[in-house]
Amino acid sequence: MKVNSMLREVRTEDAIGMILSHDLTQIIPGEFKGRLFKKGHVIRQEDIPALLSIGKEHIYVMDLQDGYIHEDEAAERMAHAIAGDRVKLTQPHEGKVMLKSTIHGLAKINKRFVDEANSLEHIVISTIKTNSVVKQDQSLIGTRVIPLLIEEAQVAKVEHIARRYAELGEDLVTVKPFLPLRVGLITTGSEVFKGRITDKFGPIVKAKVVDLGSEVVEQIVTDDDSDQIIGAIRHYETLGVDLILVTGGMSVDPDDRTPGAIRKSGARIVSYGTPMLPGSMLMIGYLGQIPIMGLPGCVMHDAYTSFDVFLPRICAGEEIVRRDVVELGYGGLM
Ligand SMILES: Nc1nc2c(c(=O)[nH]1)N[C@H]1C(S)=C(S)[C@@H](COP(=O)(O)OP(=O)(O)OC[C@H]3O[C@@H](n4cnc5c(N)ncnc54)[C@H](O)[C@@H]3O)O[C@H]1N2
Ligand code: MOO
Repeated sequence: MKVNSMLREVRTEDAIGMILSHDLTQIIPGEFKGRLFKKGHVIRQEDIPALLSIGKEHIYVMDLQDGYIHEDEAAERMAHAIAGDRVKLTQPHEGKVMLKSTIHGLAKINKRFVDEANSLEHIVISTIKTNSVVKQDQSLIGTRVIPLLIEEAQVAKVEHIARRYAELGEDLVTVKPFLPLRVGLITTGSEVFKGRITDKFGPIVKAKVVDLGSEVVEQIVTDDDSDQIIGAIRHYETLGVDLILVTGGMSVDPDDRTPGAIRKSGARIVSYGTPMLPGSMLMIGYLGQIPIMGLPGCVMHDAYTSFDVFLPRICAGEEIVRRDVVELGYGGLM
């Protein structure tokens, strides 16, 4: 194999200036076990005693033939070519470089680019899914190549593809910060309005909003009454909130007034019904520029619903379109 032919055994004393072909481990019982020298390290005069002390009188070195680069360099070059705003790189470790988020935000990962790069032989670009909510320091992508030494041209191909996307103005991996939205909350339901039960929906929605760096500025509780719900929507419109959330009354009972009220308020409906379970009865629309969502009962009950898909995107300033809703069906059964 080509790669092996570039590995060569040499006497340690003769290895000065040569490249170590793999990590070398030192073990001092009870004290230390770990990497003494890193693969790719260029051996210096002062390293010789340490190498001899771990029993290495001979070592494998790599002859980097013209046109070949080490896996660490390959991983780093690909990571540099990919990384966008609010993304940082780790040092290579075992031939792998990680791209991590520098903030809490919404990960944007270009699937078309990732698919194109991964169809090249020996290239590994492994990512989380786009539109995931990430914490600061959370990993977004790992880059690696399969052989220890790889043709430089192969890595250049990845860089070339990355440049092509950049020229089209497409990001490859970025993290969008969340905007501090002012949210108006409307809680519908005769059972809450008339005090028969205490509101459990409000606190759950508020916590989700706060988690994304926004706040619920006001909560209005209404009966199952279209005019009351529309009145509350108007109030928030006048107040100029950034997002209106209406809970309950989203399904098929005669008292389920929320979808009708959102429509009557004049909102442009993007979708009523979302092909995701749970969260199928969600409504999403826009009242002028203000996003408005009708949240079904399951949002109170299930940890992850269609609301948890769209809320982070809205908090990151994205507009939700019909296609976003349609695409939720495939893989949307939780
Ligand atoms: N025949 C059908 N039945 C149901 C359908 C359907 O399509 N056909 N959809 C189901 C889905 S999906 C959901 S989700 C639920 C509930 O949807 P709603 O938004 O209409 O929920 P409500 O009827 O208003 O309430 C359900 C349940 O939750 C309690 N609730 C509501 N708000 C609060 C609150 N603020 N605090 C505490 N508890 C609250 C309410 O009292 C009810 O017990 O419908 C399925 N059924
Ligand atoms: O809106 Mo319902 O969740 O599909 O439970």
